[in-house]
Amino acid sequence: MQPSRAEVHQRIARISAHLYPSNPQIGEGSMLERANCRAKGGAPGFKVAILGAAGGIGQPLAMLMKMNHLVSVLHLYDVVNAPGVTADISHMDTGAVVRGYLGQSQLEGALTGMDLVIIPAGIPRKPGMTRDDLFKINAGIVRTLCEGIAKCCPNAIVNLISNPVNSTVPIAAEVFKKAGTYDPKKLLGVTSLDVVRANTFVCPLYQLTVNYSNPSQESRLCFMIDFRAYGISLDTSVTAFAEVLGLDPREVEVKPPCSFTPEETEYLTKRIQDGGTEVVGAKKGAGSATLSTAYAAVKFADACLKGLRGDACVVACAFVASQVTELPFCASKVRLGRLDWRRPRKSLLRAFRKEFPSSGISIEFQIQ
Ligand SMILES: NC(=O)c1ccc[n+]([C@@H]2O[C@H](COP(=O)([O-])OP(=O)(O)OC[C@H]3O[C@@H](n4cnc5c(N)ncnc54)[C@H](O)[C@@H]3O)[C@@H](O)[C@H]2O)c1
Ligand SMILES: O=C(O)C[C@H](O)C(=O)O
Repeated sequence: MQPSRAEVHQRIARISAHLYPSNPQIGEGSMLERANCRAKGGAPGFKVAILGAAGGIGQPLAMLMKMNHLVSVLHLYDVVNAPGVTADISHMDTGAVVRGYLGQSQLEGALTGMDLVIIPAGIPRKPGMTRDDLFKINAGIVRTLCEGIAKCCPNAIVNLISNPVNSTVPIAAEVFKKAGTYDPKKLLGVTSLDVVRANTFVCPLYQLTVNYSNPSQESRLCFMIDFRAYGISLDTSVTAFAEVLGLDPREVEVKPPCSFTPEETEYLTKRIQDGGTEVVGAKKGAGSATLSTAYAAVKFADACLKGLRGDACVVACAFVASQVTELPFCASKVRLGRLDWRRPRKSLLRAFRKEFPSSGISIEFQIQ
């Protein structure tokens, strides 16, 4: 005789309780969800929400986050098609439990209890548009979503992708200030696409290879460059490639060390500054960079989760409240996580302090 559904649930719960006696990160959700997650080998991890998950960036981002072993619960929110994307992604045989949320009335459910919220919601550019042209619509979207974050997960780390990043981040900050939940160390504009582009365009000049195969793995070559350092718009973007080229010996494996001719500098500066427009033009009205953005955003989100986990000295670029310029916000290197090692290696610590004395704000996440 076939066991009833309730009996199946009970059996799964019994087996799962036996195999995994405690798993606090997966404390919510139905017994079946928890059991499913554990049966698939799900480890304790973080709860991540993607707002705008059905979009061009949102979908590949959701797929890649589902593959991230640091994620135990993945909430996918959008005003359209969230259930479809959720059903699709939930069939991937990786650990994270996926839940979908559709429309404003479900925003609260999507956000409650989240550790990290990634926001790619908003309209993208079409040919002939600047990022500033997106401001009016995207500012409103970001404002509403951040009001939800302030209410439902005020301690979450926020990774803001929606353009123009140099305006949406200050808007988010104002929303959080108004709600009394603003923590500048937890609000990060995502600029990692520039780093990814820099890696890609620099490599051929030096016959270098980058490990592209796994987005959660660090690239062997990782230039800490940020071309939104002076604002995201082209005319205010960084003017000299070499000036902002910081080489971290632990992340860059370049022998002999890089140096650029003036022609190479000009080529690289322009290529990276114009990278977004190159893709917008090639897509002929069908949007802006989505796949490379998702890849870059996942690398950054992964760095944030590692910081939350307590890893030491995770360094990335982001657009943040600035402590290193007179501007209120600016892109710079940020340290995500602890500075010290659990078992401190003094020479490494000294080298790290020397390398990053004032190169960026130090974001040391509070581990709750
Ligand atoms: N920071 C970066 O490096 C970077 C790179 C590329 C694109 N972007 C920006 O990211 C944004 C998204 O780009 P895309 O190509 O994914 O656009 P898209 O139009 O394909 O997707 C946007 C998604 O947001 C959703 N959305 C709209 N309003 C919403 C709301 N109120 N709540 C939740 N979801 C909402 C839409 O339904 C859609 O699914 C754009 O603003 C784009 O300029 C940033
Ligand atoms: O260029 C855009 O509009 C999207 C993004 O900022 C990019 O650099 O690709």
